[in-house]
Amino acid sequence: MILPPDPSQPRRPWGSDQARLHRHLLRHPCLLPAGESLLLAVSGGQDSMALITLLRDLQPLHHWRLQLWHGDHGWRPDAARQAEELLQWARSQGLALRLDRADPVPLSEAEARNWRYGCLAEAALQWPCTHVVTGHTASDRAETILLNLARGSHLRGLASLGASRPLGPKADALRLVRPLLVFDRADTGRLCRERSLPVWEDSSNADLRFARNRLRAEVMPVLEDLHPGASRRISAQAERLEQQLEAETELLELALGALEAEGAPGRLQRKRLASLAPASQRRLLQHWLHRHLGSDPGARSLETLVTRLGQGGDPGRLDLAGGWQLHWDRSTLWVRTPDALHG
Ligand SMILES: Nc1ncnc2c1ncn2[C@@H]1O[C@H](COP(=O)(O)OP(=O)(O)OP(=O)(O)O)[C@@H](O)[C@H]1O
Repeated sequence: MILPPDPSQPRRPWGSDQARLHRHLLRHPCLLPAGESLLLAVSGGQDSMALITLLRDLQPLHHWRLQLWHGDHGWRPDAARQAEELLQWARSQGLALRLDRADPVPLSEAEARNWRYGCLAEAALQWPCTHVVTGHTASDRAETILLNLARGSHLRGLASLGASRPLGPKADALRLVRPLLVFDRADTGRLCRERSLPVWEDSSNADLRFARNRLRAEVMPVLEDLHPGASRRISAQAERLEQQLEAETELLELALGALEAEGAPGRLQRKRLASLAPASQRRLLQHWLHRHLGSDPGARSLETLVTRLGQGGDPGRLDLAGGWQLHWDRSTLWVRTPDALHG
């Protein structure tokens, strides 16, 4: 149900964009719960300017407290001036903005991202607040998926850039939320124009040496032209995949429980496992070993393992990464820790 704006609150524009975001938040009440303090990460680009605007429009209905954060990477000569202009604009809107400057200047995109999320986690702790919010849109998510697909990423990589994830060491204390995944870049650009919002362009976005920029400039327009709404559909597909992977994890846990050897906790029944389809065996063993090793055992180890387990009832052993070992006899299989081997 979409509630009309509350007449007792200051009037804010109410159009199809506000209705879409409001509906999305009602459908997913854990994303940005009413009354929470939200820290908005704003680069000054069109997505983050649309984010500020939409959340302010919906604020009277959700009663959030909003604070802005901007990180100046010091990458461009005009970055400090842009940060100062953004600060002035926020003040003119009655919004509090915290500005952090990177020192030393990050040397890569990955370093910059780590620095940003580190600062955001610290600022969230000090304010304090429970949700950090970014302006990622369906276009960002679709680009990430296509890049990961082209690089040969695992299924998990295709479900990346989800609507919400823990941020920082305490999983339940702070969440990073991306509420604008129901919009694409054309939507945020239109909203900025309609509302005459200032937008601070990042000149490096035009540099076609970066894979993402090239995909954004040369591939996405073709897909959107062929199938209008392509970015949003690709992003929605990733959302469904993420949910399927979550469901699969629960089912794997149930199946592993059923495969556990009686009277020998931590061991799996060899015959029962080997009676399953090879693809099911590989997936179950991957999940089980990941639980022990804390990392993926690798496709080749799994392939070898399934082949050897299916060959008669001979006992055997497979050496895994980090000194771990998998052992099996006629009836069960079990993992030996590196400590047990040296002890
Ligand atoms: N320097 C920064 N300071 C604060 N937040 C940032 C900064 N850079 C990125 N972000 C946050 O991360 C989100 C994604 O950033 P990214 O640069 O990948 O996308 P973008 O499409 O350029 O977004 P925008 O149009 O808002 O700049 C932004 O919407 C913003 O919420």
